[in-house]
Amino acid sequence: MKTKKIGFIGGGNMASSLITGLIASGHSPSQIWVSDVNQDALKTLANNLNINISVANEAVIEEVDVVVLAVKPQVLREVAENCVAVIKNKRPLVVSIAAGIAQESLSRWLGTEVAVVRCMPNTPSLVLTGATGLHANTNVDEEQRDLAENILRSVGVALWVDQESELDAVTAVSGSGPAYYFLLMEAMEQAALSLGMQEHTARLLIQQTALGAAKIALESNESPEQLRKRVTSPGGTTEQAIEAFEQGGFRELVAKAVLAAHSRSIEMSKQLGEQ
Ligand SMILES: NC(=O)C1=CN([C@@H]2O[C@H](COP(=O)(O)OP(=O)(O)OC[C@H]3O[C@@H](n4cnc5c(N)ncnc54)[C@H](OP(=O)(O)O)[C@@H]3O)[C@@H](O)[C@H]2O)C=CC1
Ligand SMILES: O=C(O)[C@@H]1CCC=N1
Repeated sequence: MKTKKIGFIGGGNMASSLITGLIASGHSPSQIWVSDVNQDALKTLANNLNINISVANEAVIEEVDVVVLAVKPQVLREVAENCVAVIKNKRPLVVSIAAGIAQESLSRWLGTEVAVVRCMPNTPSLVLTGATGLHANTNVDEEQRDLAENILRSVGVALWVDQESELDAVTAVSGSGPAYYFLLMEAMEQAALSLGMQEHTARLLIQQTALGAAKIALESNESPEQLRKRVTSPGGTTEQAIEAFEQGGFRELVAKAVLAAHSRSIEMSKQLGEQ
């Protein structure tokens, strides 16, 4: 995998997270290309990461074995259609990370014979703790499947889903998920400040607590419910906080939020696919 040349079309938040993670996991920067309309963003990527850059998407595709489509979903059709000729000629594996863009739309824009892996990564790929769901179309062979999986596994965990529709749920749970935890961190920090805690103290305690909770959940055989109960001493402080969360409709609110992200992913597939 480390000898394969990987090109990113779009060098924004998610692409730079993946590229930084790939390099940290041992992928050579000389094997990575990125194109973007934003020349300043490209220069920053080249200066920081020593990768190859171009303002021409087609020029990047000419160079590589795998093309990662990493532009916003709203511009993907235009980008794809402008690259059809070079993709048909070069036949790279195409990996789309765009939320809410269906395999069917990608095939319509790029040609039905193109091998496409659709996946949903997340920004913790930057620090090699990403979580990605993948789905391959029927043109993808075993070697290409392994290649896509290895790329995403080098920056975290990567799991195949059987049905493409499951990617809408992956998007709502782990794709958008880091933002939910950051929101909880923001809210906890505000609460800590209102108790008179110094900002830097609050931030570090909250960050380390999130890391500790995630680590113990990953390393333990116990469920989140069991782990929660281990913190909750009868008649103690946690019990009061949990009761306040439950009375405030925390579970229903989380369900509503995840459902809203899921619905938006489905809605985007319809809206952007019908353009
Ligand atoms: N951010 C996240 O957490 C996640 C994002 N994704 C998906 O990743 C994709 C990228 O998201 P994100 O990185 O957040 O978005 P960004 O806007 O940060 O990055 C997209 C980049 O593409 C550039 N761009 C726009 N038009 C073109 C073009 N025609 N050719 C080449 N580059 C172009 C943009 O430039 P400019 O800004 O000047 O328009 C921008 O630099 C999306 O499809 C999103 O659904 C998936 C999982 C998680
Ligand atoms: O918000 C979004 O649409 C993208 C997809 C998942 C995370 N960010």
